[in-house]
Amino acid sequence: MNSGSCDSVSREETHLLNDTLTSDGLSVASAELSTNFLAKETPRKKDNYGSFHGPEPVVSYKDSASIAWKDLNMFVPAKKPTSSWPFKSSSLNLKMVLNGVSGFVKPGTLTAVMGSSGSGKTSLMNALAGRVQSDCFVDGHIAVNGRLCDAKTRSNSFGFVHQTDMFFGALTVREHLTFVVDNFNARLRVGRYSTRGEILQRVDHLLSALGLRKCQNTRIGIPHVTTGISGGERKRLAFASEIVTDPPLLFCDEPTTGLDSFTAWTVAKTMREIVSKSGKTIICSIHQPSSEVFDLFDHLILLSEGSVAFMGSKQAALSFFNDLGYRCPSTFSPADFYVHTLGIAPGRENKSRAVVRNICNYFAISREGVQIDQMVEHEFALAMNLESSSSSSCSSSGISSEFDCLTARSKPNWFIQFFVLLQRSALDAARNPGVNRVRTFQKLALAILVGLAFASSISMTQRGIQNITGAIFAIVTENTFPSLFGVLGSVPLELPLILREYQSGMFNLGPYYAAKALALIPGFILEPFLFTTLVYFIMGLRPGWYYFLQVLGAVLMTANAASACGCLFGMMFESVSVAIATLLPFDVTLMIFGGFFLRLDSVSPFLNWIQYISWFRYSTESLMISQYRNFENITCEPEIPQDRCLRTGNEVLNMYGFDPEAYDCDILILFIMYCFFHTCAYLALHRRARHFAN
Ligand SMILES: Nc1ncnc2c1ncn2[C@@H]1O[C@H](COP(=O)(O)OP(=O)(O)OP(=O)(O)O)[C@@H](O)[C@H]1O
Repeated sequence: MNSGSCDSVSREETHLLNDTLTSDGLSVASAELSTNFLAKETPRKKDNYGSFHGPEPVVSYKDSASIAWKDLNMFVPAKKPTSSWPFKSSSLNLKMVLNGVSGFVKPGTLTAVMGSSGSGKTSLMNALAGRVQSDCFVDGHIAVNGRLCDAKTRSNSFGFVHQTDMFFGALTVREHLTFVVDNFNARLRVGRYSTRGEILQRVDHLLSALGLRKCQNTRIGIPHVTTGISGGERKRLAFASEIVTDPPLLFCDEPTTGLDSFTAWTVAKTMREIVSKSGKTIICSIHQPSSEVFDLFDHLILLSEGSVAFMGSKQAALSFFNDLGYRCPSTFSPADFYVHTLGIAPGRENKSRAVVRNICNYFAISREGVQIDQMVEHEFALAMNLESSSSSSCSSSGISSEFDCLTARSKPNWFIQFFVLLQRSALDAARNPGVNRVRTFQKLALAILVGLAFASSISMTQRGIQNITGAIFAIVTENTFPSLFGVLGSVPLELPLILREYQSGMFNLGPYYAAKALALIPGFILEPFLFTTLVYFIMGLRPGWYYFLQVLGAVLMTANAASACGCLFGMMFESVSVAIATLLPFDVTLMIFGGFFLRLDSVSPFLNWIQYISWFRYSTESLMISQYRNFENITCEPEIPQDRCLRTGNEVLNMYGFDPEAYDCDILILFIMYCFFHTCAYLALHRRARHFAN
């Protein structure tokens, strides 16, 4: 019997466990309850190392997990390849950043990973959490709760608080947490919280538990760009976002870096409380902890040059270094002392490396080192046993019952994910500087200015033809470039957060992209509508609602096709500046082939095809048709030779090489372009996501 799988833990039982969430928002009792509950299924014993094992130890803890890793190597590209398409270069030059490390972390412990900068702390945590970039290679074995566990299951099941926190700055703290809970709910086949009230209650619990209630309605903000919550509150919000899913194991990458000593202590205290109350396992890399912060940790992993220099309890660490002759001076904090001792001093690299090698070698044969090796061997012997007996790895039988369902069996509900993501995208788009009140005001002011500039010169005369064409050019460009660059400027900034969320299994790319594209539409209806309406009537373009609506329809399609093109370039490039540098020549070429500057039927066949991929052409043609099609009696001024006069609108269209009957076709092609750009953008996003993670 595989009592850890979804098959054996019924939904009612899972809900029973979930319902034990305590009022402070953390699953204080659920660890005990789940262990008791599972113990009924499979009798369990504690082994010499304090880990639970039994005759059939495939049952996982719901709220806590042990993790063991063996001979873990990690290689990174020695020279980072140029990652922006199309300049990607391949490099086989690899650098080893983790050097055959092995280790074991017990469930329900708070472990500090320490070492000097570049010692491999983040690399180790990324490798354990299954969040390694696609250009890095990890080799070795990882077992969770005595079962081999693949990277995808680990990344979907474990929480990871990143060194640099990222949020949608336009959302408030409460809105962000509601999104996370909603999203988590959407990922389960049957939501954990069945009513809106339960979801809001969960958010309330988290806000209270992490001391975020006083800033719950404050926008999170973007550091150095917009004001928002403080650094400590951001860190606590990052915790809240991760523990909302009750992960059995949480990785925190330098959560206290950049915080003052008191805030750093409150963050560390929060971790301590999570471990003590809910029995979670937390592995946390940390730089220069104060003595108070250091005291909160149970265990230490010391790294240097990608190797383990020590692993064990804090007390054992002191005597280990003492035995080796490295005595911590009474004026030194032990944490600082370890990092100093294991650091590679500039100018004395060889000597420092010899010291580190010596310490690492000594650790391997020390009592702590041997004990860790035994635990690792034990975990893997167990895992191998299970592998051969029941082909049970944690990807098939789960780290915890709920995560089983999440990662192995449940198909996320596309529409629920879509609606949850749409809410967030819509909120962000509505509050984004790209479509905010300032932008709208700017647009109105510009419309009045452009409208007045053309107001007295629009007429159906020979001279008026040039002015009407100029007005159409102004309308097309003013609805193209802001749409294009507005989106282009925001997508690369948002993408790292999206890719991080995607990598952690929060959602699929399909619902995300559909929600993103849909959320953009209202902004690209409102702005062109305001601009076009004002300009049309101030300029006094062709009278009649029919012609106005034709112009409006064409402008709306143009703005949305341009925004879709902005999405494509934003998804293709990591940096805004590279995206802009690539887009500009592309855009100018399309504009030249738009029909304003060139008679399109006079272009050489070699370049003629460009007009067919230029949305400027379709946009210009449709607007010109709206103004000139079937217009009779264009006035011919006396000073202009009669034989050079254009008498009808169709003659004007003919002069520019436009087809008077092509309006519907132009709109259809603009729509196809909109779909085409979005499809390509979605594929580009997929490619980026593949590059981002294994
Ligand atoms: N994706 C990568 N590409 C190239 N080099 C990498 C990559 N990831 C890590 N490295 C290199 O691996 C080494 C270890 O990096 P890691 O980030 O794990 O160190 P760290 O101990 O967390 O450092 P810090 O405390 O400064 O964050 C460093 O020399 C780093 O430059």
